[in-house]
This record gives sequence, C-alpha cells and structure tokens, in this order.
Amino acid sequence: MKFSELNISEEILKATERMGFTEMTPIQEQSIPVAETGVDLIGQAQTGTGKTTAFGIPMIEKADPDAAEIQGVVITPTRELAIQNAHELNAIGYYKKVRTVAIYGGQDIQKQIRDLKRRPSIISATPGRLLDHIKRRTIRLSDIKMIVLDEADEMLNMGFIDDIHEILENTPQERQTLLFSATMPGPIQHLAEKFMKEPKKVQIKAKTLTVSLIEQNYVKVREAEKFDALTRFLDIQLPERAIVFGRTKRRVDELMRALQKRGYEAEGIHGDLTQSKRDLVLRRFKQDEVKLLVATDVAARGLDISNVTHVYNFDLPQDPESYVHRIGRTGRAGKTGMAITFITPSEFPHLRMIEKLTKQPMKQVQMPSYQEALLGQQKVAVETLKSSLEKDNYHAYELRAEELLSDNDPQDVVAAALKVLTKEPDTTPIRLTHEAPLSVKRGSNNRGRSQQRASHNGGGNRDRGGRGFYSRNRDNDRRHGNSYRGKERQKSNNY
Ligand SMILES: Nc1ncnc2c1ncn2[C@@H]1O[C@H](COP(=O)(O)OP(=O)(O)OP(=O)(O)O)[C@@H](O)[C@H]1O
Ligand SMILES: [Mg+2]
Repeated sequence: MKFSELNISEEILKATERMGFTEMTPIQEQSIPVAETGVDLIGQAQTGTGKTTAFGIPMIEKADPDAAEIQGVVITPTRELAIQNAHELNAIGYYKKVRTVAIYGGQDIQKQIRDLKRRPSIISATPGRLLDHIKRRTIRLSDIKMIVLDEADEMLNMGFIDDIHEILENTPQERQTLLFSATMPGPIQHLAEKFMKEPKKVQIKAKTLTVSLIEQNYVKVREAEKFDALTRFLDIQLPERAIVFGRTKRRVDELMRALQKRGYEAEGIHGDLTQSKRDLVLRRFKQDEVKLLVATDVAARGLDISNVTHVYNFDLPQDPESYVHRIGRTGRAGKTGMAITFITPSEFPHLRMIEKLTKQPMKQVQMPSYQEALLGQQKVAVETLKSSLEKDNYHAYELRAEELLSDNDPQDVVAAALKVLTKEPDTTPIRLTHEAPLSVKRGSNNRGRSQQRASHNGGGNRDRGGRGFYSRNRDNDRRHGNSYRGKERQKSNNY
C-alpha cells in the first residue's frame, strides 16, 4: 500500500515523497490508520522497518504549526536517537512547517532554552534533560496531544521508569500514548498498559523476531582468543562499515586502542565521553572517515546508519533483547547484513536464550586461522593491483617495470609486489583487561564494578541496573550522578 492511499494531508504526503518513500512498510500501513483514530497504541515490528515514520506521521498530522504550545513529545533512551528522531520528524513536517527540536543531556541548556523560545511544536528528548526543563518551566507539557515512547521497553526498564512516570504526570490525562519497539517483553508491556487507555496492539507478525536479511553467526572462543578472532574476521570479511559491541566502557576504550594499534581505523563511543566527542565520532563513522565503530549498548538501539554491513558482538549483551537491537544496526530497510557473536564456553546458556527469543538459530562459524586472514588480505592486494590495471594509470612506472623484469623472473616480481601491497595480519600482542563472562547469577561482580566506576564519571544517560538474562530485579541501582547540575539523574552504567 502506498502513502498516497492513506488519508493524510497533502503536505505530509509530499514530505514522504521528498524522503524517497512510496510504498509503506507493514508497520506503517497497519499502525498509521489506527493511530489516526486517536487510540493508544503499542507498535512492534522488526528493527529497521520504519517505526519512526509510523509514529511520526500521526504526530505531525495532529500538530498545528500555528499554535504556541508544545503539542507532542517523543522520548528516547539515548541522545543520538533523540537527535535522529528530531531529524526524521522535521523531514515529515517539512511542508506542513511543523518544527521539532531535540532536547538532550550533554548539550548547553541555554542553547536549548533559546531553541524553545522559538516555539517548536514537537520535542524529541531524553528523559533526564526533559525533566530538567519541566522543572525549570522552560518546557510545559500541559497541552500535548500525543506522547511517544520510542524503544518503549528500554524506556520502561528500571533505570527509566521513575522519570517516565514523572514526565507523564506533567501531561494531560486525555493525551494519546504510543509505544514502539522491536521487542516488547511481556512484563514490560503489562507495566505499560497501566498508563495507557485500552491500547491497541499492532504487531507485525514474522516468523522470527530478527530480520531474515541478517545472517546470524556465532563463534566459540576463549576470552584470550577473542581479539585475534576479531581482527582475523575483519581481515577476511573486509566490512564496509561495522560496529563492534563491547560490554563496558572500559572494554570499548581498550578495544578501540587495540584495533588502532594493529592498524585498523576505529573510533569508540560510550556514555562517559563528552557529547561533542560522541557527536564527532558518530559523524566520522557516518561520513565514512572510519569504518569501525566500537560501542557500548549506547549505540544498540534505534540508530539508523546506512550500510552498516557487519555487527560483531565481541561481548555478549546483558540481555537477549539487546542482542536483537544490536544486530538490527545492520540489515535495515531491505539491505542485507551479517552478525557474528563471540561466545566463551561458559556463556552457552545465553546463546540458547537469545535463540529462544529470536526464534532464529545462529550458525556456528570457526575462528579463522592466521593463514585464512593472510589469504583475505592477499586477495585485497590482488584486487588493488587489478583495479590499477583497469584504471590504466600505471604508465609512469613502465620503465621501472622493464628494468625489474630484465633481471628477474616476472612471477617473482609480481609476488614481491603483492607482498608489499598486502597488509599482513598484524600480530602485535594485545592484552585486554579480563572481562568476566556473563554470569547466570544475579548481580555479578563485573556489573558491580562497572557501576561503581560509572558513579564517579557522570555524563552518561541511562541505567542498566539490576538487569541480566535471568533477572529483571528492581533492586536498588538508581544513582544520582554528577551530570548536569546534579539534576539529570545518572543513567549510565554500561551505555
Ligand atoms: N516506507 C519506507 N520506504 C523506504 N524506506 C523507508 C520507509 N520507511 C522508513 N524507511 C527507511 O528505513 C530505515 C529504517 O527506519 P527506522 O529507523 O524508522 O526503523 P525502526 O523500525 O525504527 O528500527 P529500530 O527498531 O532499529 O529503531 C530508515 O533509513 C528510513 O528512512
Ligand atoms: Mg526506531
């Protein structure tokens, strides 16, 4: 079904054309008409299938660009996602002149206050900073018509739930509430229904929770072998653009440095970096200045970066849902992708739990050998040479070639040239700080340590407290960090 068959305003239809969309995705086709009737809605569809536009259209449709009040809010777990959603909402509102402003932690609040004075219709925000503005009375949500929780299950996880409640208390009773995510665990949905009015559920039925265009592999490795395994995969698979997920911020820092040491261009992103650094890293990744992004789960949800060809789960995620979102950074909007998950022997129960959730068995692949990695790099050298031949751009070197060939066997000359051209697998010794394997028990030591560290750092924006594969306990871990004026609660442990 096409957007033109929807009962939407001409300006929004024109905007979808400008965005390059003609056919609707299933979640758009099924949820937009339902949302337009004004009911509350829980929308669930696979990663990369256009959920943003599915809530964006009804939100922009409802907004009056001439009204002075804020009319809609979208809340997201990470700053990058708040920025991205604002971007998409502004694209949808382009002709209708409905403006969206992104409001998130780590950015100058005075700048945001100036933006707010220009009376945007929609706010795309992270919860901590939104609450900060509500308390300062620089944002009033008393007239909003609609609120969307993007990545709803994540938003309703323990670390965010209190903030969400507080935000909702500042909105009118008769608001429309929409929840979207690729995953919606039962208990969380149950929780959500408490603040919704008889929500309709729009769930795109698929055999698997994950996108079939993503090839899902796992490799059995010992902790000490992981890094060699990673670089060998990189040498063989030559990802155009890849994300490597690590469990903690320290891990991400170490991995990034280790990759650089072995000659790979890599940048890292996590919640302890300044926002300007986070912005810079993401920009460099999107603009193809670096091919490898090493990230905590801060980059697991919602980010839409085109042509991410590979996702490497260097460490297993804390919960099976995160796996779904992490690998969903590839295989978006009909493209194919590949994911490889590193599993240490004691972590096998987690693998099975992931497969149970996704309903998609992963395929075992072997850790490549040094020889295989070398072969991969030799192939690159051959391709480089061939493409130079095709480009016909080597004539300035012909005299030198003649000299070489007069004294040497031609095969030897080409072999030597290939050796020089080949980036032979780098075996620089790398030592990463040992990460304990994911525990099957509650509250592993590993998590305890990372929380302590996080509480000294501030500047992140979420809390993974008390979560694990086997427990979603509500224990305790709310922390009050030292981020913006101590008002934005510390939300970060492993982001
Ligand atoms: N109808 C459409 N036709 C073509 N492309 C589309 C359409 N709708 C959305 N897209 C594109 O698909 C990509 C994924 O969309 P989006 O980020 O909204 O996915 P999502 O379902 O929210 O994924 P996630 O669960 O990872 O957040 C975007 O690049 C978007 O521009
Ligand atoms: Mg999304």
